Amino acid sequence: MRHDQRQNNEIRKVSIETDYLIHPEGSVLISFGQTKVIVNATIESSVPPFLRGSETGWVTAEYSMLPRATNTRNRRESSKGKLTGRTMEIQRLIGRSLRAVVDLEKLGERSIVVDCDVIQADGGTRTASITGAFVALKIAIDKLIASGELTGNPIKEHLAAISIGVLPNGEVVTDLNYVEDSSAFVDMNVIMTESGRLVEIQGTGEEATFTRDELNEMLDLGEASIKELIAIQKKSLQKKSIQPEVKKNTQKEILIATQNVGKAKEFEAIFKEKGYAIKTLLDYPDVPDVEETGKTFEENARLKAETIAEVFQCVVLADDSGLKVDALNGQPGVYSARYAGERKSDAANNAKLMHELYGVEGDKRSAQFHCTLVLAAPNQESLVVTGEVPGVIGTIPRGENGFGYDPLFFVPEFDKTMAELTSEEKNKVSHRAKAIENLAKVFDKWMEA
Ligand SMILES: O=c1nc[nH]c2c1ncn2[C@H]1C[C@H](O)[C@@H](COP(=O)(O)OP(=O)(O)OP(=O)(O)O)O1
Ligand SMILES: [Mg+2]
Repeated sequence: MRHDQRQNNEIRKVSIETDYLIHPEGSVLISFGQTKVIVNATIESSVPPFLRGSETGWVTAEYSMLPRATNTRNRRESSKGKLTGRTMEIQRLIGRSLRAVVDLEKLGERSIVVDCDVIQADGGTRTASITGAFVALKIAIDKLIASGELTGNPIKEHLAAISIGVLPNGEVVTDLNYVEDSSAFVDMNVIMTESGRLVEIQGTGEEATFTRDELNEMLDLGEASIKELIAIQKKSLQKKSIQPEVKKNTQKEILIATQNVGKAKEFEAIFKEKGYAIKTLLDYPDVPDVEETGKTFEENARLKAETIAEVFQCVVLADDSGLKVDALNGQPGVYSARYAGERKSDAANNAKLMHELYGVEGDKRSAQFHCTLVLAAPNQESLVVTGEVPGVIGTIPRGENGFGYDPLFFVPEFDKTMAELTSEEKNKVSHRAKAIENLAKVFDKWMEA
């Protein structure tokens, strides 16, 4: 156990706040425990003399520490009139690290200057700077892409850095804070890309030496920590991609955690009537699929809503729905989407349903479409509502509208299948419409809570 109760392989709490300052093209505040660095990326239209006319860009970095970033005040380098060797070495390391993952030709003839200013130092300031610098750089470059100034993406892959050390007791540990760093026998900085390629390793013994085995152990630990850091970088960038819209209009826009095109269209139409715009996961293709491991509609809807609310740090609605057939004891139920196998095909699911109901006749083919909606937000108890619509399973598919089991779901009230109804008709009577009506009754109160 380490003096701050961490495991040997446990990094400190790392947070990355994007858009920290308003002026720079890319700005983040990154914290590794008590180490805090403000990183700002600036886009400039010129390049250093040796690149002029080459149609190649440049990425460079500057590093500095505020006087009271440390325990006792250290004089500003500006008042000393020159940079220390340590500062020079660190800022060149940051620049080299960033250039390792940027295609400078794709960047075009422009420079990006990344300023890393340590406001509080508790060990690992250069590795925190590099990890934050990548995010600030990516935000700046994403702006160039969004504005059409860049057509290709010059960023080749993610990059992060971590410090690893050997403590006096012989333990190999990750992410040393200042106390550990000052007593460590070996101190190593590892800078690595997402694909596991090394950019730089700085490893030194201090009044001590280390073995090849210890070196390998340090690199393994470094690689694992860097994977965690890259996941945190990605999360901070994802949050960023939705926040502006959600913040702009909290009351009037809602994110729905679905990748189903049919559902997305229905939600869009129904919410439009109520004056809301929607976004779905189809707008965020980089967000990984949430595995539906639950045994009930509610469990799965919760999983989808709560996971995505955590990722985006905003209000999220999720739908888990399906077909419950009485003659099949409520099957396929929560397994409706993968009834005919993991490949998820509406046609295969419908074929399997017809096969399973072969020989079952008339009223015995009764069924319900079920929808459970879960509304979730960070640090708030989720809201759960449901809606159902009764019907009868047909013997041949009919109709072109809708999705999923609609062509086989006969709605007695209309004497048509769901797929024969217009979308306006379906959106008045469907299980989803009913669940949304139930949601509307409790929505405002929950939003204010
Ligand atoms: O109005 C509907 N009309 C016809 N079929 C329907 C309907 N509503 C749900 N269903 C069926 C389709 C799918 O096979 C399953 C939902 O599974 P479910 O996991 O909730 O959705 P999904 O995986 O397609 O998308 P996602 O989880 O990203 O929301 O039930
Ligand atoms: Mg699903």
